[in-house]
Amino acid sequence: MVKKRVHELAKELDLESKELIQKLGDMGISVKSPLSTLQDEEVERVMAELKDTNEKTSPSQARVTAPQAQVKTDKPREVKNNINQRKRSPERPRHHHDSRRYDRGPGLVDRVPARPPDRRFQERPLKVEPPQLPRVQAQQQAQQMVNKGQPPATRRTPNERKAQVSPAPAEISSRQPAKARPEHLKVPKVPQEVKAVSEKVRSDKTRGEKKQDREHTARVRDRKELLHETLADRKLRPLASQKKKAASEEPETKPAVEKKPIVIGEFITVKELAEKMKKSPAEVIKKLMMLGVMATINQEIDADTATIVAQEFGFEVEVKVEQDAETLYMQEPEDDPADLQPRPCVVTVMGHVDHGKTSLLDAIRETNVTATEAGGITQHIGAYQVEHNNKKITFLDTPGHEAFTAMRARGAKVTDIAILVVAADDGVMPQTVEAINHAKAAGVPIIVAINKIDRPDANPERVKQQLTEYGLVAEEWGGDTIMVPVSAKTRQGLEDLLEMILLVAEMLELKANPNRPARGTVIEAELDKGRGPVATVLVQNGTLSVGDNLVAGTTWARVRAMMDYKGRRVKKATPSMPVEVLGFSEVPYAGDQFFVVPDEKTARQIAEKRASRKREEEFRAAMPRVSLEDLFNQIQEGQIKELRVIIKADVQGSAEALKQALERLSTDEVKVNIIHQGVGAINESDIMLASASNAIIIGFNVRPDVNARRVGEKEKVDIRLYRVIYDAIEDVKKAMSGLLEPEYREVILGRAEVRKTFKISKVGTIAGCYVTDGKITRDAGIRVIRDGVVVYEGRLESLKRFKDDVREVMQGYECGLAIEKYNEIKEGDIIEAFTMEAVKRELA
Ligand SMILES: Nc1nc2c(ncn2[C@@H]2O[C@H](COP(=O)(O)OP(=O)(O)OP(=O)(O)O)[C@@H](O)[C@H]2O)c(=O)[nH]1
Repeated sequence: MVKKRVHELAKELDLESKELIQKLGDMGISVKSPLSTLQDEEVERVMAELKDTNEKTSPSQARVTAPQAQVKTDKPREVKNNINQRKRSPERPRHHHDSRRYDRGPGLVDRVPARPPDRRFQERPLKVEPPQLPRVQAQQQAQQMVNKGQPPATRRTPNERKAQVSPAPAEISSRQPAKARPEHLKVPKVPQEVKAVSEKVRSDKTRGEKKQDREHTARVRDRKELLHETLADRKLRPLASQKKKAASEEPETKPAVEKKPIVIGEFITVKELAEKMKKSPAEVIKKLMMLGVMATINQEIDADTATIVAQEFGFEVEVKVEQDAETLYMQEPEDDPADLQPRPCVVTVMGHVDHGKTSLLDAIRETNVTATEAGGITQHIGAYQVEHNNKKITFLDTPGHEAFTAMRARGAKVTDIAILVVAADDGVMPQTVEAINHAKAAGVPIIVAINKIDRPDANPERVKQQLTEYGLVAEEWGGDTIMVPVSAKTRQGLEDLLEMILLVAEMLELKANPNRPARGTVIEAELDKGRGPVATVLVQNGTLSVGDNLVAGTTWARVRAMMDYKGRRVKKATPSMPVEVLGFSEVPYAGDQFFVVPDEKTARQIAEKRASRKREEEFRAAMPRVSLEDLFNQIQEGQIKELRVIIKADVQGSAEALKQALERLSTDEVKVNIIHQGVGAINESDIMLASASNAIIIGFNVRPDVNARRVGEKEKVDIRLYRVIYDAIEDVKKAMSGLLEPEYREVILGRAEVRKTFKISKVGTIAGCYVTDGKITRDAGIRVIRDGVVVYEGRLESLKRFKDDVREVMQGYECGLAIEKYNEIKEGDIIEAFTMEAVKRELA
């Protein structure tokens, strides 16, 4: 006799596979998954058991089953309620199922993404069904049934099951008022400008804020402890506590206003803090001094210090950290489990080229895309839904796992189940393995579709065998991977495949809250000549409506129109529904995640801010910065085919000579391209040019000015300074052949400006200088720079402050100096002090 699989028996008995598994467990029959087989006697036992149960409840059962035809069409909710009541029955030992479920070794359920083991069965009885009837009405009906004495139904008819299916989007929309948007779908209004969270929002602080609050409180506590230690040291603590005591003894003398919390930002000036507390700045400064903090009236103190001071004055403090609109709306709201409703699963088809992904999808949705595709290659991705057994399945037609992973790399997690298509005649191929790894990395359950079984050379067993090497072991071989033999051509096995998808989906218990602003992912997007930017998006949570404003990546949209996968206009898109959206400002990218915001202005602002941030990042990270030290590696890695150089020299002749010498260094591998040459100091515009064109700068007898140095450091531009042309050429040559091994690097210590010169006989010229930045040290190397050009390089003869010899002079001080063997120093010259620092050599 033929053995029966659990799901087949469940079907015969009009039970969900899960319910049957539960029942079997109660009877002590252990099964792994809906695909497990049952022995004949086990089947008989189940039948007998169910018969028993039916008989026990027969008198009233008859009443329930007889008018089923009526029940299923008219009052699905009543039946459902009964089922729920039955499930809630206390005599069902839940823990028993749990332990069995998890101790049983590998089974289908074990692949369900991690969730607390005891939640699944706990939650189920509490499951709130789609709002087929208003809740109150449903409760009344349930109550009526109880009053009538109808016992809970023990079995379900197919139509009762239907009652559990989530309502079609159209149904939902028809149930909602046509114009007025439900209150819960409205996004709370938030002032436009980037602003502190208003007091009103205080009550429903976001998690991030709460965390910040906690951290702030902890910091204040630490700081307080520290300060109090300081106070104790200074014997000031008694004073502070005495004051506090005095304050607590006569609270009524305090003005009522002190009880009101004061609101501050991350920083506040002493003056502002005083004003907020209606105290004089002197009092605040005094208090700060007592706490060991010296601050002037206009000085900013941080929130932690301000909190301590305010508390000393008896004020509560509330720190409001600026939170911009983007952060506010990007945060995914937490859903109340009661608001969650089942959603269709989202399926991605993957597999090796030509194994039949497109054909399979075609066969499933009964159209034929392959014929219209150039060369039969999948050229774009789409998404569509099919319905099987009254349940929807969303298919993403990706051209393979690359797109799937590209999306994942962008943070988009859209797929619930991966279908791995393997041609039965071809077997496991390189891209099959890649697809397996990509799906596994994403933690997505895999169902294998062994395709092309109509082919005479098809060998499904070989495919199963090959797949075991990659950890996919078929159910019938004792593993936990569902493998369905199919033929996209003859449509054989397609029903089974869909059945299995629904089975896995059922185990995943996919849910979403349709009653909140939508968020989801852009699946594909293009610029349509007639319609402008068009994007196919997948709604993953909430409901997207025409007229909604959304942000997707760096673009935004006011949803002008939406089309479902069949091209029909729709007004709303519910969870797991793919729709084409019109109204984008620009074409978004596939993988961009979108979220709805309250108005167009906010959408535009967030998108523009993101776009400018992205431009900045791109500008910085456009290319790896070229540098002589790393040049050889970059050439080797093929990152650089051309060494771009900017030359700045003291005279035109030197610049030209350097240019020609460097250009002659060009090889087949890398060409030296002088993109700019000029005379004079290296300035900011040279740096910007180098940064934008990924060039290095060679300075010959010139220096970068202060701005250029600062920007150069920020932009990480390699600036090389030489006083001998030969050295410059040698360095570039060595760098190109990987032989450049810098041993010393120049470190600029500081600069001084020559304000006055004195000629003293027998001593030479003394320069009266003012140190503008850093420091000048006695033993440093020095350069004399005139109009950005190095006129002399040498050492100091003497360095004095007034009449005393000193070792160094810091920024902001004056000094007198004389330079060894150089008396041509002039007013306005810049003296640069530098040292040579040894560069650590890294071991190869
Ligand atoms: N005999 C037979 N041929 C099939 C079956 N499924 C697909 N084919 C053929 O296999 C070839 C490749 O099918 P596609 O659906 O384009 O394969 P694909 O995996 O989508 O390929 P790419 O889009 O290039 O990645 C086509 O010529 C199909 O007609 C099948 O079940 N049986």
